[in-house]
Amino acid sequence: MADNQTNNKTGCESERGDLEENIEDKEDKEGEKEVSAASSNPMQRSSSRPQLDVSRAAIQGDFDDRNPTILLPNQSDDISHLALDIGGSLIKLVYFSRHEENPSDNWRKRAIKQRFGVSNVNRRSYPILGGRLHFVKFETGKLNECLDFISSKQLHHGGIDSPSWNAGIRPVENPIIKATGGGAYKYADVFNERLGVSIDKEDEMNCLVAGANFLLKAIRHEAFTHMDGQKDFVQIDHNDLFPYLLVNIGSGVSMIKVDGDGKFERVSGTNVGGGTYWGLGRLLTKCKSFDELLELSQQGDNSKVDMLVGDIYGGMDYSKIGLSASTIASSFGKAISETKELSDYRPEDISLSLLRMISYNIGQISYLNALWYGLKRIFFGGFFIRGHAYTMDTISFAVQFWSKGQAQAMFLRHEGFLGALGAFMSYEKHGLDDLMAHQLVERFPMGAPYVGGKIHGPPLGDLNEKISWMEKFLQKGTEITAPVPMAPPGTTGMGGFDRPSSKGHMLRSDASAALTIGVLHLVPSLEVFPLLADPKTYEPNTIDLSDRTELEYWFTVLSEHTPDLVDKAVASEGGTDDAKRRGDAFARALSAHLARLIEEPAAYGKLGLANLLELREECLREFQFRDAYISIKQRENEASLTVLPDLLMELDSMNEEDRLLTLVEGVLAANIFDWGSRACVDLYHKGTIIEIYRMSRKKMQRPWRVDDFDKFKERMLGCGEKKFQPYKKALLFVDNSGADIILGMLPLARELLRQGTEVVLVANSLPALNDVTAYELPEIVAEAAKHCDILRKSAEAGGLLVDAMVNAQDGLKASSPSVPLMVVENGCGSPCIDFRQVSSELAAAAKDADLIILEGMGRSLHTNFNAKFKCDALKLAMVKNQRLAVKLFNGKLYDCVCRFEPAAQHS
Ligand SMILES: Nc1ncnc2c1ncn2[C@@H]1O[C@H](COP(=O)(O)OP(=O)(O)OP(=O)(O)O)[C@@H](O)[C@H]1O
Ligand SMILES: CC(C)(CO)[C@@H](O)C(=O)NCCC(=O)O
Ligand SMILES: [Mn+2]
Repeated sequence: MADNQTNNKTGCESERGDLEENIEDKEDKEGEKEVSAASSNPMQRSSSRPQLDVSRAAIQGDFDDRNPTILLPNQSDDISHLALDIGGSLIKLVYFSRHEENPSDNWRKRAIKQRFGVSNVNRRSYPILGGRLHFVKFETGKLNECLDFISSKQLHHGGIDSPSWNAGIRPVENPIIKATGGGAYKYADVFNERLGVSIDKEDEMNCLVAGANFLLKAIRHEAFTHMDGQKDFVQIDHNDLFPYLLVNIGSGVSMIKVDGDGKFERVSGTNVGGGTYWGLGRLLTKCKSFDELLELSQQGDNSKVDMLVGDIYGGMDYSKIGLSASTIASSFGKAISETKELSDYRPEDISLSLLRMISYNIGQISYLNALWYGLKRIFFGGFFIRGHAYTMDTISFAVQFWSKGQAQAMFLRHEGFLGALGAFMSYEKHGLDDLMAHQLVERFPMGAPYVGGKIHGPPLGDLNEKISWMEKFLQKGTEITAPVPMAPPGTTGMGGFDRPSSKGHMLRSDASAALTIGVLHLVPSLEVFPLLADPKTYEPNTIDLSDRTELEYWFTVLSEHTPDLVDKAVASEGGTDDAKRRGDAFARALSAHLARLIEEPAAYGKLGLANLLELREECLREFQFRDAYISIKQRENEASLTVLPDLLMELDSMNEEDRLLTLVEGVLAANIFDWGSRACVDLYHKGTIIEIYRMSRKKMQRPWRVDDFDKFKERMLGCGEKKFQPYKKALLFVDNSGADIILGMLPLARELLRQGTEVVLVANSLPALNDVTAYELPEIVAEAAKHCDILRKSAEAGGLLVDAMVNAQDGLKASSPSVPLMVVENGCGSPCIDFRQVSSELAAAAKDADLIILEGMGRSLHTNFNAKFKCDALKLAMVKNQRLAVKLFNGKLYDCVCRFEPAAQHS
């Protein structure tokens, strides 16, 4: 079935590259491979890496290809994909699965490359390859499960999607795998016998530090504080990271003073750690799993087991030394009672008492070390923490209390994977060591093996499996669809610590760790948009979703929109039974994600509206809906193209001033066509596209809610004597298909071209709602160019028209008199844009731009409404959401925004 899906791919889609392909499963991958072999998709892989081992190199696909894939089975890079941390309790696995490299450069990209010279974009001498970092864990006692997993995915041979595996070439004889932790020594022979691999042992402390440093530098919202149930992400300044204390709470606890990359000292440790909690807890409560033990603690009352200050002082505080009656005076102190046996204590109470004892103790020792070494920041890692609110609060409380607020406890989202990541980083030359935050995109696939809650980590492979899991899941119950929020524990101050409220009686299953850390997609070609005035303080989201009512509102909007979206998505895939099944699974997956996030908004890192909107698109892609609005987009494009000639004629009959106003009005009016907006979807039932467009045009009345048109006009046309040079180059960030692009943005682009301004249309790399994509634009421009000389000549000059492109390459059209019109992709598959992560071709195109126009709600209101740029910026949008209108400027539905901001002054 998966094969059918992939076989439906059109040539156009195969050009979408890195961001598109999301579903990783064996069958699917193989299906895709077949397709690419059949259609001879030329792919470039590691051919420009240094020190290649080219022995037994083979060419994949058709030998006539100009850029055939060269497989290098002996190239050691192919196996630098798996690293392990084998600890006393758990085995942690980090593995890298490679993306298909962007298939052959299509002509649009070649044109971009020729003009902007987009190469070597990362300023490194060789390109690093795109791919994904996965995080998986197993119990050390179940080493066999781990070996089976590695073997089933062929991770020791570079993974089932590796070139050598797929080409059926016998892989490297004795692959080497980096591993750290005690088990790297203890189990080296087992690995050799079972998998035929050699373990390359890496120092454990070294790896912990390397992993922590990598995470703190490369992942934007990795570190957070956790106090009184409240999680707050901490923006770490890379230049002010060291020194810090790293406390890794595994079975045992290591405390490491970190002064820099590779500069550290293990200053302390304690044998009272995670193993102690789980070991003692198991003996005392008969729990069968760590999670069961932790879950018990949530209903515990430790005062039944612990001796409190109040127990000793007859119910009173010992305020003279700052101890409240509820402070634990002696953990397990009540168990000295001669009249009670173990069976007289509730397991819940024992578990909580133990958890508090150990967390508090670790917090206290950490503080003492921080004090001794003069360190203000303490990062806690290790799987003992388990993302558990109470544990983190206890540790934070201890640090805060003892240091009188001088030291701060912080936690890491990838808590238990520091060592494994460090081991992974220790492979030479994979180029990941200097990765930047903007090259990593975290995604949350809905495929973790929740089944039974026992297997830890790996995403469900097969789409089919994924769907049946979703189906099973809904029957099974409530874990995600009706989550019980974790109740924040209360503190009483003065060293006292209330027991956690018994409301929070459910611990999220450990398997849902996949819903806490996602897969890290490495997209080496992403860059920070060079025209951002201040990338450091840039925040894409306008609306703060940490406001609970705001969050709930947008969740409702998304939930209510889902049924219609599913209809469209299913129809876009032919409405088959398979499509229906996938549609159903998509809806469940999305609602599961939403439920998870409403329960804990910060579960996936800092949450903004842009993330939510992108999550929806990612979910669609995960269930192989490639373009839900494809037929709607086509229909609207056709309808709009028929109106275009009349519109252009009308515009040409106007004077410059009227024309500019009409053009901007036109953009605003045509921005009404937005399938992401409830108000607009309702409108669609009321008339044809053209009728709605005319109606919308008629309603345009200035002043708009935000109306800087006169300022823009002055800059464009001058004022009286004052004249300006026309803009040199404008980047137009376009939004929707149909009227929006064809009757709105294209005519505006044409006006700029007419004035001698070079125009770059910037569009999505992947579909999102009814947004036009960079892959659809050339055809649209070509159609529009049939009605317009300016567009035709500029499109030719920009290499946008295929025939013209061929000529240009032959050098026949050396000098075209027209300014070029180009199309670049933005690197996103979302209705919003985060300027910290854009495609390298956009970054290159932006270099000498002096005007950017952001169009549409997603790009200019939800995100970037407050963004400042180094060049002039025009933000144009019609507000199709009443709440947003009220929130932003006390406005109304269908208000228009025309915000013109001259280049930000920068020092
Ligand atoms: N599913 C689980 N099974 C067992 N322990 C778990 C689980 N989840 C969390 N833990 C806790 O995490 C601890 C192990 O953490 P971690 O994996 O960081 O250490 P380790 O590498 O196994 O130990 P060490 O570094 O001391 O050798 C356990 O002792 C337990 O307290
Ligand atoms: C022995 C290690 C380093 C193994 O990971 C860890 O379990 C640990 O730091 N234990 C604490 C030993 C101590 O310093 O008391
Ligand atoms: Mn460890």
